[in-house]
Amino acid sequence: MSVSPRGPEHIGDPDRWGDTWGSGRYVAGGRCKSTARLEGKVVIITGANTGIGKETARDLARRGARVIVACRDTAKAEAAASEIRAETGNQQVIVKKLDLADTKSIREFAEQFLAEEKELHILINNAGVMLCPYSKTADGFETHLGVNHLGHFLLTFLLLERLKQSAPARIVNVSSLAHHVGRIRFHDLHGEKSYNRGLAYCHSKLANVLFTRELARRLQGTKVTANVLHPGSVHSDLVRHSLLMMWLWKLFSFFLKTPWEGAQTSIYCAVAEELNSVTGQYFSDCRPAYVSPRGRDDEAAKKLWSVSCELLGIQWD
Ligand SMILES: NC(=O)C1=CN([C@@H]2O[C@H](COP(=O)(O)OP(=O)(O)OC[C@H]3O[C@@H](n4cnc5c(N)ncnc54)[C@H](OP(=O)(O)O)[C@@H]3O)[C@@H](O)[C@H]2O)C=CC1
Ligand SMILES: CC1=C(/C=C/C(C)=C/C=C/C(C)=C/C=O)C(C)(C)CCC1
Repeated sequence: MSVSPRGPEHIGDPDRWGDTWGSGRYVAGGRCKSTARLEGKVVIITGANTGIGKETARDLARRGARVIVACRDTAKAEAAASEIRAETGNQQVIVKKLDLADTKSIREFAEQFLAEEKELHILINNAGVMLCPYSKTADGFETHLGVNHLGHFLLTFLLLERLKQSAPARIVNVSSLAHHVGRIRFHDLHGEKSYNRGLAYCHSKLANVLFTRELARRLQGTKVTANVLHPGSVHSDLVRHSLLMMWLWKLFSFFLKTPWEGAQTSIYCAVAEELNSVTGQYFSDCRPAYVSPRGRDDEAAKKLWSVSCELLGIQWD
């Protein structure tokens, strides 16, 4: 029987396709084959109201996890959460407000989470923005760097003790192939001297890779792993700031992954048994992938770490 990979009725069905390579469409990419169950596990997914994050939440809810949908727009998040609750039968899909463009909101989210939840087993730093016209976050950070990197850096810092207490635990950072084009412009981190919105995205995705590398190094021996991934080119709302990209995404949608396909590597990094002790790795299509030389620069990773701490006013040794 031939079945279309598209359409919500097929989403997350682990027996849908027989092989690792998905639907037969070349672009579908790898599929997470793990049948791991997550009853009793607590997961946070940022930006889970739509796109890759929503499909990741749906899958982990289906596996029985308690899923915290951490989003800036609670109305959109509640619509996604109630759809997931209805479809999976898992009532433990909970919406919490988190605006990564505002460190006050990040601190409030973490404070409430730590007061309400005794454990945290999986943190998926998924939310992201791309191609934003020049703008700054509430704290004066360039938006791509602020949301994609600094917001998740602070969130991880605030939740790390709870992850350590709940170990084995995993941190999954969603980066991009675009990290290959990025560089960390330490002399102009906030794009005040020059700004290109495409490059700003790439720089922030390189920051995700370097953050993961340094975090994994620091977490050696804690049973908390940190991995980073490229989800593939996915038909989602990420292109919303560019009319041209919206048009291209629509026109060439057949050559892009669906959000469900795009979520497979996040799910794989979050649950696959064979990754229990794998840390500091970069994945694409549910397998290790090539990291750019700049993404392997340990000195840059250390410098970015200390600059990020300075910008956020935190001490993270
Ligand atoms: N789509 C693709 O081709 C690729 C995507 N990626 C990465 O995958 C991740 C998910 O992207 P994708 O699903 O495609 O994109 P979407 O635009 O569909 O989803 C992005 C999510 O991030 C949320 N978000 C944006 N800004 C903030 C903020 N300030 N605070 C909290 N949440 C925020 C959005 O919320 P809201 O809906 O309210 O705006 C949304 O839930 C991103 O990190 C992206 O960089 C990487 C490579 C390719
Ligand atoms: C070349 C080309 C395409 C591919 C674009 C790609 C591959 C974009 C990747 C974007 C990423 C990685 C974004 C997020 O991080 C289209 C638009 C399908 C069709 C037109 C020609």
